[in-house]
Amino acid sequence: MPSSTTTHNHTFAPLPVPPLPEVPSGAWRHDVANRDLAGWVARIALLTRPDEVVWCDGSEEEWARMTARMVDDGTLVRLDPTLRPSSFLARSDPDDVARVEDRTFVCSSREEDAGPTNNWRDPLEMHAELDGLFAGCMRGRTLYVVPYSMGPIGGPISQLGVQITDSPYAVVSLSIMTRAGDEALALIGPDTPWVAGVHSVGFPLRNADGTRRDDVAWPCNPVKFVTHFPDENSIWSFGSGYGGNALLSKKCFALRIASTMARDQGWLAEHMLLIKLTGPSGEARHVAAAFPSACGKTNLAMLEPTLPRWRVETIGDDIAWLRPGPDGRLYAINPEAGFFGVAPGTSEATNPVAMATIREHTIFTNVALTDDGDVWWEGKTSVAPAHLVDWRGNDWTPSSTTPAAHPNARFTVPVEQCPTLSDDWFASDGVPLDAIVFGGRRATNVPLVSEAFSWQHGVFVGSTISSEKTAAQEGTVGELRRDPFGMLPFVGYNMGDYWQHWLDIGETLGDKAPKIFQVNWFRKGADGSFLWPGFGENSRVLAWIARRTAGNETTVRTPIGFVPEPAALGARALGLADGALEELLTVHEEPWLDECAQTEEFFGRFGAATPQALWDELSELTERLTVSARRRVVTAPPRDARVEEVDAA
Ligand SMILES: Nc1nc2c(ncn2[C@@H]2O[C@H](COP(=O)(O)OP(=O)(O)OP(=O)(O)O)[C@@H](O)[C@H]2O)c(=O)[nH]1
Ligand SMILES: O=C([O-])CC(=O)C(=O)O
Ligand SMILES: [Mn+2]
Repeated sequence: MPSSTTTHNHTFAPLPVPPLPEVPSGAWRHDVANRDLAGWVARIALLTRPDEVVWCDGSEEEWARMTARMVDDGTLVRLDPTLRPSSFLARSDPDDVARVEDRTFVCSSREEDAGPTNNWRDPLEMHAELDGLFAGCMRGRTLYVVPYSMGPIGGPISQLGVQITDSPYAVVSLSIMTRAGDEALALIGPDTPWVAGVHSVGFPLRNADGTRRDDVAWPCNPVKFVTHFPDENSIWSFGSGYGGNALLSKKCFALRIASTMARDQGWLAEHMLLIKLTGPSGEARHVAAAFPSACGKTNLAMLEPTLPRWRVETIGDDIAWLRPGPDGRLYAINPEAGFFGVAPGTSEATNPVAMATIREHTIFTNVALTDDGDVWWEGKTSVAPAHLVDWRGNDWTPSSTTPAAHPNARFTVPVEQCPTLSDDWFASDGVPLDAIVFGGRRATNVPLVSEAFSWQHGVFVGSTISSEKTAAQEGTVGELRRDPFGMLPFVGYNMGDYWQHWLDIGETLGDKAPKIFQVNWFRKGADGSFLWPGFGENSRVLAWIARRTAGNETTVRTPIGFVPEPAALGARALGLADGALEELLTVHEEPWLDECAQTEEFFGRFGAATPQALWDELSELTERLTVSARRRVVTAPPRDARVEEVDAA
């Protein structure tokens, strides 16, 4: 008998089989064509232990039912229907008011793929930790399944996602921010790819031993995780109910995960608004612009030009997906279906289009409540109401020392309510881009507008964007930070590789590439006030950009790019302070050379991932600034001490 068939005399005690957990009701759906999706929902339900599972259909009836339930629960306040129909106010936990960048993780299998600007965790370790956190985290709650499409249903640039969440606030927000419900679910066939998102506020209502606790208006957890698994196209988010942390379609999918898909598939996922711009000639231009959070995207997307016979039509205000089209040009869509806009500062004077958009069917978060059941925030009117309930739910009067609305208070509203919505919003193939604009919030240095010398120089400009911190992220407001492409917190892979990807796209586009510009609405004078009136007057800058895309117009060549001749903006009529316009368009070499030194240090952080082409651009810029500075000094009055320095050099 061959030894391999020897029988052993061991007797194995059977392993104790744990009792099978009861499957939450509704977890298993037979009619879902994609079995991976059906199985995934059931598995997450077994892990998180909700009382029931509800698949959301995206209907009006669902909106009415869920908002009514949240009003009963105290999560939402119904605003006066005569003043603000079908609209609601949510007040968040005071510690859950913005994206949590230090709790945001990119869990690629290799650490170098996350790069130095992302928090990285090993995917297996992270999954193990998350499984621990999510185990039983939905006890006593409902698990909602929200299928959605990013981009027009079935469009060639569109992508599908499914979010699981135990937050009804997230469900109704997603129903505004995405094309959510049955139509999206129907598109997820047996082999269709989709991005999986698991979200929990991390506040179970029952413990494993059956003891209960009461719900609160805004459940969340001091422990927060916003985690991305780019190798498996999945997102897990725990502990927060707020915007970019909880609506996984937005920053998590449409930027972090989509940027990795875009890297692999030859397109771009960007933090950009998208507009159609039409001038007196009737010719339309499409412009995409990337600014960091709370730096003016929504305002520019909804701009009402002060320049006669110019029109801005809105396509998107926060995210754009860009893909080379069959004719070799770069096409863009807005993958979202709603605006999640900053409320403070929004008024009939600054953004009347936004004010008209949010007249009804809007969810407001962390704004103040007026005595007649409407909303208010700083800047909405020049005089504050005599009494309000502030965003924390406390009485507020104009003599209060804290703001009535949180600085990052937001409105959530369907794109289609925007009165300046462009027909192009419905174009599922996207719109061909003529110009790409980068910007930030800079009190000094950066001119009102400049045009890059080339695509490569434009990529350099994008990679060097810096901005003063705002309330949209946790941290110190006002501090200057590097925010390449407005994407620092949103690139789902190594930032250096992302720059190379932009250069590669430029190679693909060749002479069909859009022109690249940089703008800065926020330059300040010596007295600390803005030099440029901004908002509707930004149409003067847009008009210059449009004319430049047509190749018209003489410009001034500076070391950092082409700037307009001061007269080109027609800004004399604005009655700006003496010298303000000149200052807005001036490049001061010395602080710019300081900035080059900082850029060198910044590029160094990415090691070998920083493309050589960007190092070349940096040395050419440094050279142009040095030559220009020397010229300026040499032509200065002879007794200037600096002349001697230069001559001696
Ligand atoms: N001075 C000045 N302020 C502006 C201008 N445009 C926007 N702002 C202010 O900048 C803040 C943010 O503007 P938004 O348009 O909401 O910024 P965003 O880029 O859409 O922000 P996110 O939604 O966080 O990505 C608001 O307080 C605006 O009032 C401008 O042209 N000049
Ligand atoms: O994601 C959010 O919470 C809001 C937003 O648009 C941004 O911060 O850019
Ligand atoms: Mn944004």
